Amino acid sequence: MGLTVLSGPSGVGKGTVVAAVRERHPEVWVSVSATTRSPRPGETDDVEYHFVDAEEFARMVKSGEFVEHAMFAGHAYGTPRGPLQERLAEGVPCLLEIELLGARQVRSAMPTARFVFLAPPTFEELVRRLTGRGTESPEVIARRLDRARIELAAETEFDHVVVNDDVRAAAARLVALMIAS
Ligand SMILES: Nc1nc2c(ncn2[C@@H]2O[C@H](COP(=O)(O)OP(=O)(O)O)[C@@H](O)[C@H]2O)c(=O)[nH]1
Ligand SMILES: Nc1ncnc2c1ncn2[C@@H]1O[C@H](COP(=O)(O)OP(=O)(O)O)[C@@H](O)[C@H]1O
Repeated sequence: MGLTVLSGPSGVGKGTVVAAVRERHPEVWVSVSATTRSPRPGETDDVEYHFVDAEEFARMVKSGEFVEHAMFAGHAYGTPRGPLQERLAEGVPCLLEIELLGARQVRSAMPTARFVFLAPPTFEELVRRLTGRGTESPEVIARRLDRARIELAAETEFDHVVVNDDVRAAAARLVALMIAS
């Protein structure tokens, strides 16, 4: 099954769909990224993310600890190399949930991975989800929607597009793509 990369605009439901995949398929390993953004209420260090400061992140970049890394809405995000390589070597199906610039870096470094874009049913629904989540200020939501327009325009770079209309259906389609090929 190898490596699957899931991308899509902020608020489309990547986290929700990945959680639904894990619930039904505990054999899928989901990478834990490092980020310089602060934890949201309910997020735990080393569970959703490794929360690090900018100095630590820069040190990790310098020592080559990331498969890929990128800035998103003012914060740095990166995929730690070691755990991913170990799981792939063991034959465990691996999933990365990352933004567009990181996905492009993985495409160059690991061209045999499969790349899936999670799309909203409509742009209006994306705005509703991002606003409805209630975790970001209006300024941060505006930055994420600017970025969303860029990400949506890059949909055709991906091997597959899954529309997140219904969470369970989208999770099932993602798993089907992970199993195929
Ligand atoms: N390039 C890259 N992007 C990441 C990584 N981890 C998370 N992201 C992406 O960074 C963006 C912002 O993530 P986050 O702040 O958690 O917001 P959310 O996705 O809207 O919940 C999302 O598009 C994530 O998919 C990573 O390790 N590398
Ligand atoms: N299929 C769906 N239908 C309706 N709401 C959804 C769906 N998928 C996710 N959501 C909601 O949209 C919001 C953003 O989802 P989230 O998983 O945090 O997105 P992302 O990780 O892509 O930023 C959350 O409030 C979530 O409950």
